[in-house]
Amino acid sequence: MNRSTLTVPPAGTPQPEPHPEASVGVPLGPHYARCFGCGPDHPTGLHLEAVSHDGLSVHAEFTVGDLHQGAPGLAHGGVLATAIDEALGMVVWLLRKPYVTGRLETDYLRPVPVGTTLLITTRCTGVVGRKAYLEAEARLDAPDGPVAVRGAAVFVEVPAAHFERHGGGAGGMVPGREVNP
Ligand SMILES: CCCCCCCCCC(=O)SCCNC(=O)CCNC(=O)[C@H](O)C(C)(C)COP(=O)(O)OP(=O)(O)OC[C@H]1O[C@@H](n2cnc3c(N)ncnc32)[C@H](O)[C@@H]1OP(=O)(O)O
Repeated sequence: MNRSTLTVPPAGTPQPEPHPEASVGVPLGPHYARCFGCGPDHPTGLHLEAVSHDGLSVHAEFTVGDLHQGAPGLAHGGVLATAIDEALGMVVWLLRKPYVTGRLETDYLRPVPVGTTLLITTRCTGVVGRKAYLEAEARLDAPDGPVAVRGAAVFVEVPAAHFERHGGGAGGMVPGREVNP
């Protein structure tokens, strides 16, 4: 993958410890029912479903439908980036602090046809101050299927007031707050 130095944790950054209240081994569920990435009530959203087995990584699935096309029969690259962004957001959600995407990098390696189920694995590679460093990989149709997209990101921790100030409500974006208000 072509990585900028911005999404690589500084040398010597230790692996973070999983939060004791991280959801492990159970479906993570949506953080907000109308979220474009994970919300079951979003009519044209991606409806990502995910689980974590270790509190620091997430396995998410997204089936590409007709509404997600760019070129005929193929997923739009921005939709794929959204799926990656959402699955990365699920990792920082496990850390039980409010974060937003600061920088998201994507490499598109293969076309993704409509009907494909993308298996997206995301993980945290380090936390330094307010910054969480994250990586993603999306494979076609099987855990050992060909890699279609790789991603890397920096998420930045924000105060709860960020969502109230800019969006009119914290909603499900703040761990510990009511989910799906
Ligand atoms: C279960 C599911 C959970 C949730 C799923 C969520 C869905 C996916 C997540 C999203 O899509 S969130 C929506 C998209 N993102 C945004 O709307 C963020 C918009 N940007 C901002 O609000 C601000 O620019 C931001 C909070 C990111 C940073 O502003 P601040 O003024 O708070 O931070 P500041 O500039 O002081 O930087 C703090 C640190 O972050 C670093 N930083 C900030 N922006 C960066 C950037 N873009 N790239 C890399 N690093 C960045 C910055 O260098 C600095 O590092 P140091 O501490 O080492 O000095």
